[in-house]
Amino acid sequence: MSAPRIPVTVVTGFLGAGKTTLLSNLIRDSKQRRLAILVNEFGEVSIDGALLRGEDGKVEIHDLSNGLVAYDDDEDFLPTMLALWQRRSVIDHVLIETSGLALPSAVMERLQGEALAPYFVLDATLAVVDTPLLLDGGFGQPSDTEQAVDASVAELFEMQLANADIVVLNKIDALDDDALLAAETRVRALAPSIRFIELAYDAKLDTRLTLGLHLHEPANTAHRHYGPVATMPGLAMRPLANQGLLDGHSHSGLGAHSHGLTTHKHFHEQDPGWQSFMIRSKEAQDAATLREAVAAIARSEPLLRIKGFAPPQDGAGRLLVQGVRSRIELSHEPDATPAKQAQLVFIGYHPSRPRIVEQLCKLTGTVWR
Ligand SMILES: Nc1nc2c(ncn2[C@@H]2O[C@H](COP(=O)(O)OP(=O)(O)OP(=O)(O)O)[C@@H](O)[C@H]2O)c(=O)[nH]1
Repeated sequence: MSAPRIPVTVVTGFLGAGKTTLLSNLIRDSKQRRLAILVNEFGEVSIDGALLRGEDGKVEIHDLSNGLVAYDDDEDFLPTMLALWQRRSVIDHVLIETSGLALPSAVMERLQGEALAPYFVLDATLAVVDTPLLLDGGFGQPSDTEQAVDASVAELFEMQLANADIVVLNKIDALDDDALLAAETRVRALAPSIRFIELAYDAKLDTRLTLGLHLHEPANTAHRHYGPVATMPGLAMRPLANQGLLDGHSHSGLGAHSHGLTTHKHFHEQDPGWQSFMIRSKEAQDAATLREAVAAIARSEPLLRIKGFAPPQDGAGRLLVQGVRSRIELSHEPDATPAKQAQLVFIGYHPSRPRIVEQLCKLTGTVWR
């Protein structure tokens, strides 16, 4: 008898939606599953891989350097997956985090192709949504930036949703039920074929709602998608924890289905305006000064995402910088692997690298290049 195929969950979502945070929490909550995680970032250095690696030694993390995982020119994806299959006796489940600027359809197509289909089976595709941003009027930049960016970002976001089985409403900690219902309505309007909407309080999902769903297996028409929802921490008291409410669509006919895969040859592949670059400094940084500097840059440049590490001037470990649009968070992680140098990744639409370097040098009083 041939060995069972390894289930694969694809986690997609726009830049900064919370994919890595959700995965970190999943790793912590699913200790009984031996996970392999492929992390794909639009940038030359994997910040997310480093963050996930901090979680647990039992999980293996693979950084895929190509920001477009499984796209035509990604030469790493196939060998990485086949190597995982060779070690199938120690892997229960594979998770793939796509970069925020990629579509999951490329991975989904490759998994269904003849090279991988005998060994792997798509379990489900999750699209993680920055819910406050969705409610803010969508995925456009503030009004003073170009309309083209608005349209481009909105299009990518909608295509990520359209390819997903499950939409995860994330960053909902401060939202009331009316806001959640409004978000659900908006998601359903954008992606009417979505099967499930799930809520992630504090970027946490129950593993029973996330892994082992078998959504793409033909035999599973009478699927067992949800566990005992009422016992889930954090969800039981909320009106929307009633999956019947969330799940306005029929559950019947959940056999293998075609996703009607949309083309993934677009967005920054065709639009070189989308850029990602790393800026480094060998000097230790004062936390408050660096935060202010990055916040000022985020206000003045067309950036969607800033993340990275820096050695702290005071204390051990590293400073972690997390910026989504103009919201910048900086935390000191004293117990993390120390940062040898400061490395910040900037992702945006026509951002000026020289201007950002100049600002960083001026505002932090340290040398960046
Ligand atoms: N308030 C709040 N913040 C969150 C939540 N989930 C993630 N964040 C924050 O959002 C920022 C981005 O989170 P990530 O998990 O790195 O997002 P990502 O989707 O992996 O980002 P990219 O891979 O760069 O596209 C971080 O500062 C997180 O701490 C949440 O549920 N609530």
